[in-house]
This record gives sequence, structure tokens and C-alpha cells, in this order.
Amino acid sequence: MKKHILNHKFLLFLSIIAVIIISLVEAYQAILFQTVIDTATGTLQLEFSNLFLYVMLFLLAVFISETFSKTSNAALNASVMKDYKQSIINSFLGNNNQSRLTSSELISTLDNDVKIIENNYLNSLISMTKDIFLFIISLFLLFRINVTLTLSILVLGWIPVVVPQLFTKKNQLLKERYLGKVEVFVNQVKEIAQGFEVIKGFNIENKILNKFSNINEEAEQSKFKSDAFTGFQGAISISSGFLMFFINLLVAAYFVIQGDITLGQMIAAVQLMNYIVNPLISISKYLTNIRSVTRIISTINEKVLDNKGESSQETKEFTFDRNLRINELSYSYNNRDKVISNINYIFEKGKKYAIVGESGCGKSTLLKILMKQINDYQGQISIDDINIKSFDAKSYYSKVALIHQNVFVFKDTFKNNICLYNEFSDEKIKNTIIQSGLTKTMNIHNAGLDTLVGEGHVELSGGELNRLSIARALIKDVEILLVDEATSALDKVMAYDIEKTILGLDSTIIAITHRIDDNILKNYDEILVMKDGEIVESGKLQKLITNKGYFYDMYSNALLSLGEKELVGGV
Ligand SMILES: Nc1ncnc2c1ncn2[C@@H]1O[C@H](COP(=O)(O)OP(=O)(O)OP(=O)(O)O)[C@@H](O)[C@H]1O
Repeated sequence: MKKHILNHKFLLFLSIIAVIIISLVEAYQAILFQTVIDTATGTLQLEFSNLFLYVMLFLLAVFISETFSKTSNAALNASVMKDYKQSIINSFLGNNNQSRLTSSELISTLDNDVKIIENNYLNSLISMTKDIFLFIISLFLLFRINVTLTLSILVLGWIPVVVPQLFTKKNQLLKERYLGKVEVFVNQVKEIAQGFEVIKGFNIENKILNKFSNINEEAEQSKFKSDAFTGFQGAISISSGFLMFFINLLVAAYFVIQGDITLGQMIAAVQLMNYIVNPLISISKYLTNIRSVTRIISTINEKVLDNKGESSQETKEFTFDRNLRINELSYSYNNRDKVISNINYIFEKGKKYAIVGESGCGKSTLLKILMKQINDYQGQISIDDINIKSFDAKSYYSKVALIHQNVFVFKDTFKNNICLYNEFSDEKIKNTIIQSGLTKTMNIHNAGLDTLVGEGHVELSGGELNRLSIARALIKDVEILLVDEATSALDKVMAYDIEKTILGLDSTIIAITHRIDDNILKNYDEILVMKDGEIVESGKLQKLITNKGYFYDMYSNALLSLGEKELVGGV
């Protein structure tokens, strides 16, 4: 955070100058009081018109300094917070998949946490700077009026500063607890928005409403506790401030009775006392605020800003001429149960590979590893003998793509969704559309490539989404295309169609499929059969059938269930 503030040195300088001017103007108010009262009581000989002029000048100074201060503070605030939010998003996108925040954590960080930081850190810091100057200037002026009175204020002035600090830890804890509840709340709201159709379709509105009501209640309760405790801490602070103020007022009154100071000086001293006591109280409040957000700031630093994700050894440009080799690959999500267990395999460039196996045997995990989304595995994966960990991420992802069922659509045009904001020639785009089978879709919509798609616009069908993801991979000429059951949500005819498109590509294809179906599997050069994280068989379809091994069992079961379905259909 400090770094982001110091990035705007000029605005910071302006803000500091502004608060110094404001402090001087405010402190001058005490002198003005003294002048008016001493003139009124006859202690000072001054023309009334002069008094009027001083007051007018004072008002003008207040107006100018307040405007200057508020504008420069707002400009500093806007610039620092813009930078801070930008760097959070930059780091979020710069981190690898494993180290990133969840979407709810990110939304909550950028919305709620950032607002708290702005209010409790940045604004507190600026206001505290102003109070420190006001304190120093007032102290100086008060010294000139009466030294004993000043010393008395200096001794007793610490009461309202120190006492509230005793409650800071608890305040901090309550604020953090509240933030945790807000994160749960955001997550729930997101689930309601995203799961709208499931909620309505399965008639679970009441259950979800109950869940939301509990989460909402908990979030508001914890906000109430945090606000109430902050209020209690504030009350302690204000009461101790008053205690100190009245003791010093009595001391000032004593000096007037003794004739050591004039009435005007006493009024000025009272005003200056305010400018000493109030900043002391406020400074303690600002310090509490700043401390309560420092933990939030360090969490953001730890989770996002300091987490560089990609390692510095990733420097090599991606090249792929011969093969992709997996050597003794093992992986476990929890450091206990192996999801991938000692896999050895060589994928030849340009060939088409299908991966089959029961649900949960580790197929998707293997693709995630190949996609460099998981990096803490054992063993080695290399392309033409270069460890994939040494490839520069940008270069790697320009040539390796993963497509799966969940195709994210940006609320934007077809063109931007296919090109993903990169520039390609019209011819390239046209060819991509033809190859990925999107021509019919383009023709349906009058605006063609400029048709707006995504939530609230044209919503794409399952098949169109698959074709969109194929188009995204095709347009950047990917060399390795990983396919994670892209067609499992589609009907048989549509699935064949998409599989045909994928198999017609020049890239090396490694595709997970659930369909144990001759018409699909016969088109692959090799079928990898996975069981409990291992590749237990591999080869062409016919070889696997003849082997009568694990694949044959799966194949026979698939045929059996297909036959049963046809039987049921025929009855
Ligand atoms: N992020 C995760 N944390 C912990 N366990 C996980 C995680 N992701 C997957 N798993 C577990 O790892 C195992 C393998 O999952 P994976 O998704 O690779 O299987 P799969 O063969 O692709 O399954 P399916 O065919 O059903 O998609 C499963 O038991 C799954 O529950």
C-alpha cells in the first residue's frame, strides 16, 4: 500500500501542503477569538472595521484551503486506489492457477476489502497528518499564552490516546470476522445468480432462501458487533477526552482569576486546547483504523500481490517437433492419495489420442498437469526433451490449449469471443469459422461476427459453445489440443459432428471421452485406458478389444447398456 501511495509523490505533496494550510487557518481561529474578545473587553485597542476585515479574510482562507485540501485528497485517493485495484487484478492474472484466489475471494477483495482500506487506511492517514500539524501549531501558540497550562495539557493529553488502544485487538478481530462473513455472503449471492436455473428447476427456492437468510443474518450480525464495538471504543475515547478537557479548562480559569492571562487569551487557549485534544483523540482513532486494516493489507499482499506464481525458470520459447514425453508422473491433491500414479507415456506429434477410464480415475487431472495448471507433481513432462516447466507461460499457452464443457463466454461480439481480443486477418477468421463449423450459426444472426453473445444477449447452444472453444484454439494454430469431454453434454449426432471436427485438425489431440463407441474411438491413433491414476492399457481400438483386458470389460458393458436401451426403446 505504501508503495502505491509513494507512486503519487506529487499528489501526496499537494495533500500535505493542503493539510498544513488548513491547520494554520484553523489555528488562526483561536487568535481571531482572542483578538475579538480582547478588543471587546478593552484589553486591545482595535478599530471595529478592522475586526470585520479579519473575520472576512479568515472566511475566505477557510473556503480556499478546504477546497484545495478536499480536491487534492480526492485526487490522491482516486489515483492510489486505482493503482491498488489494478495491481490486484494484474497479480491475480499473473499468478498460476494453483495460487490464485477463488472468484468470491477476488470479488470480496476488490469490492469490500478495498473500500475498507480506502476508508480506514488512506483517509485515516490523510486526516491524521492534518491532525498532527494542527496539534503542533496549536501547541506552539498555546506555549506563547501560558507554559504551565500547556504542560498540563501535554501530561493529561495522553489519556484519550492510550485508553482506547486497550481495545484495538478486539476491534481488529471483529472486523476480520465481519470480512470473513462478507466473503461467504458474496459467494452465496454468486451461487444464487449462477445457479438460478437449477434452483428454479428443482424447486429449491425455499431451501436457498433459508440458507441466504442465515448467511445474511450472520453477516449483518457480525457487522453490527464490529460497528457496536467501534462505537464503544469511540465513546471511551470521547469520554476520556472530555475528562482531560475539563481539567485543563479549570486550570485556565484559575490563571484568569490569578490575572496571569486575559479573558481573550483564555478563550483562545480553550480553542487551542480543542485543537490539541481533538487531534489526540482522533489520532488514536485513526491509529486504530490503520492497525485494523494492516492485517487485511498483509493478507492481500500474501494471497495476491507477493504471490508471483510462475517461476523465474520459465523462459524458453515453446517448440514442438517430435514428441511429448511423460516420465514417472505421480500426483496427489492432498499429499496422501495418489490421483496420478507413475505414468509413463510418449505422445507423438500430430497423432490423435483418446483417454478413457471410469469417473474419478484421474483423466482431467492429467490434462490439468499437461496444461501447467498443476505444477507440484513428481516426475517429468517434456516436449522434445525440454521440461515443460521451463517454457514461458505465454509462449506455451499460445500453442497448447484446453477445451472443455464449461466454455466461458465474454459479454461481447462473436468476433471478440473467437479472437479473444487478439488481431487476426479477416481470411483467418473466416477459415476458422468454416473449420470449427460455426458458419451456420453466423448466418442465423444478421450481425454475423458483430453479434453480441453472452448473458443477456444471444445465448449459445451446447454445440455452439463447443465450436466456439474449438475456434479459439484453431485461430491461434495450437499444436497440442487437450479436450476434456467437450461433447459429453451433447446428443450423439452433434457429438459425432464435433468429434469429427476435432479429429480433422492438424494439431496433436489428446481427448478425454466418456463414449465407449466404435464410431468415435476407431478414429483415434491410440486409446489410453486409465484406472486408479495409472495407464493400464493402450493401443488401437481393435487391439484393445482383442486383448480382452480392462478396456474390453468397459466396452462390453457399454455395448450391453446400449443394447438394453435399444430393447427398452423397442418394447
Ligand atoms: N482440486 C481437487 N482437490 C482434491 N481432490 C480433487 C480435486 N480435483 C479432483 N480431485 C479428485 O481427484 C480424483 C480424480 O479426479 P479427475 O477429475 O482427474 O477424474 P476424472 O477421471 O477426470 O473424472 P471424471 O471422468 O468424472 O471427470 C477424484 O477422486 C477427484 O475427486
